[in-house]
Amino acid sequence: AEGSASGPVHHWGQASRHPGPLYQAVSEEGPKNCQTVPSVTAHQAVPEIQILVYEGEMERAQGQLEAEMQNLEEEKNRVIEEAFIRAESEMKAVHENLAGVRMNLLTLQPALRTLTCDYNCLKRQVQDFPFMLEKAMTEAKQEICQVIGEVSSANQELLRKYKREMNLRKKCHNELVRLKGNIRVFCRVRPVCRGEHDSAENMVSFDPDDDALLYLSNKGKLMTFELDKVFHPQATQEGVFQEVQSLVTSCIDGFNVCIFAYGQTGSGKTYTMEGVAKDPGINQRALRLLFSEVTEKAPDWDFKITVSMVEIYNETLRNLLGDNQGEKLDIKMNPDGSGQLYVPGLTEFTVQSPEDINRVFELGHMNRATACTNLNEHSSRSHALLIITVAGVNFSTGHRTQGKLNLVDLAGSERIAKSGAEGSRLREAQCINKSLSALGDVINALRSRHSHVPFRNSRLTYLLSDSLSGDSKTLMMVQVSPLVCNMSESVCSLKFAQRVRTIELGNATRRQWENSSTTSSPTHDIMSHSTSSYYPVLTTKWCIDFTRSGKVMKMVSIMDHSW
Ligand SMILES: Nc1ncnc2c1ncn2[C@@H]1O[C@H](COP(=O)(O)OP(=O)(O)OP(=O)(O)O)[C@@H](O)[C@H]1O
Repeated sequence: AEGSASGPVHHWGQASRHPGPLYQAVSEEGPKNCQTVPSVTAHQAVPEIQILVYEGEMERAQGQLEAEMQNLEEEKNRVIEEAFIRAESEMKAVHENLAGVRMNLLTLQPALRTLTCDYNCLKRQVQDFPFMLEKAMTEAKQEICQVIGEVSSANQELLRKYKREMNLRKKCHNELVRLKGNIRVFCRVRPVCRGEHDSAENMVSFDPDDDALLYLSNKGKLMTFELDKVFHPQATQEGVFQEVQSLVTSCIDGFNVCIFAYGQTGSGKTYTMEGVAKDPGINQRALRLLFSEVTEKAPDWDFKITVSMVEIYNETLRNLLGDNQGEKLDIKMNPDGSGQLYVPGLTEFTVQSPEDINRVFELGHMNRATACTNLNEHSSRSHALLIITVAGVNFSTGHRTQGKLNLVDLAGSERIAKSGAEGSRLREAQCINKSLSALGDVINALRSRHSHVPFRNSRLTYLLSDSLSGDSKTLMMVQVSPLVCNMSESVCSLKFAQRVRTIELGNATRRQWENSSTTSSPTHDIMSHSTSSYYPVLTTKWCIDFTRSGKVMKMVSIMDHSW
């Protein structure tokens, strides 16, 4: 290959461009050889020498080349060896890494398996989650319901116990009231009537667990009133009567009972006492109940129920069942020395059938209306009293009882300044206020246990004196309007009612007498002097003559009667 045209040319070319050791040897030795060769022969011998030189040079160069190649070979082998060693160590490192990775892989595999397992498990759980959630929720709901049920039954039990305690407390309170002879005070809140526009909803509130409490929200303040019983606006006439009927019937046993309705004008006093034709109030219901009770006792007892009706208008007492409406009655001390009051000329009507009850009320209503142009206005300004007396004699024992029931519809308390009354209205208002303030004075004197109680300061208090002074069961029905515009009057009425509630009249006593002769026939006319004189002592007894249709035609005096 070195003998080929391209090989040496290439080397030479290289040599000419880069003067290497061969070129240097030729150029250094050339002139030396030229000096040693004669000029003619030298001219011929030059090429051979040159060739020789060149050959020598070539051999030398070859030798060098070979040496270089040897070097290069060695270098190459060394490099290869080094690369091999390096590659080997790298390989080793790689192997080691690989082994590490393998190890890692081996250790990771179980973790991976666990993870896979966990993942599958989680996946299953996620799939099952809605069902589990639903199940858990159902169970939780059941548990909650069970707990609520348990709490509610515990609550019911507590409520039952609480109510029992409340009833017990009430019984004890009633017993205490009975023993002390406290005046009982009930309160009735009337509903908002049609046409009344008032933000009444929040003014009066009630306690759902205690029917003796009433709350009034007055100018942002909550006032609490404790009474014996509070009737809310939805209370029915029947419901109200149920609460007073035991008091009513106790007059059959010989007790004196007085129920009076108190409150401002328009608060519902007349509605509670008289009621309306379709839904009568305490008056009619009381008379009917007494009548049915004494009828039931008829086999053993002979009872007589008598009724009187009076009104006090401008301090004048009028007989509402009498035939002379112009006549003014008087209240007098019984001359028999018993200390009892009586009203000479007051008509007493004996009730013998349920129809008589209707007739009595009809007559009283008619007589009241004849004396005035506007009955409603008139009745607002007068006190109306229904006086029922029940006297009984036991057939077998001769035992006698006499009880009296005063049912009073007071005139409405009115603020003169507020109502702006003038003329006759002013006089009426002054009379009402005078009698109501006399009632207040009596109440205060009774509360403070004064030795003197000013009963005589008005016709009303004088007439009610036996109901307000011991041995009587007295109930005040304080009427409250639910309207905000009546707030100050409602507060006044309730404060008055609370004062009344603290009065102790003493233990009520029965009016009864044992008859020594059990064989004597029963009579209401024969009573011993000490016990028989009892208000009202009647001087005239009237019977009402009815037509077939039941209308009142005239009053007929049938006898004079005095106990
Ligand atoms: N509980 C009630 N349910 C339905 N309406 C009632 C009730 N209480 C009162 N009212 C009505 O309220 C109005 C006033 O009642 P009522 O005449 O009885 O008041 P009053 O206190 O007697 O008034 P006054 O003192 O002027 O006689 C009437 O129209 C009556 O029908």
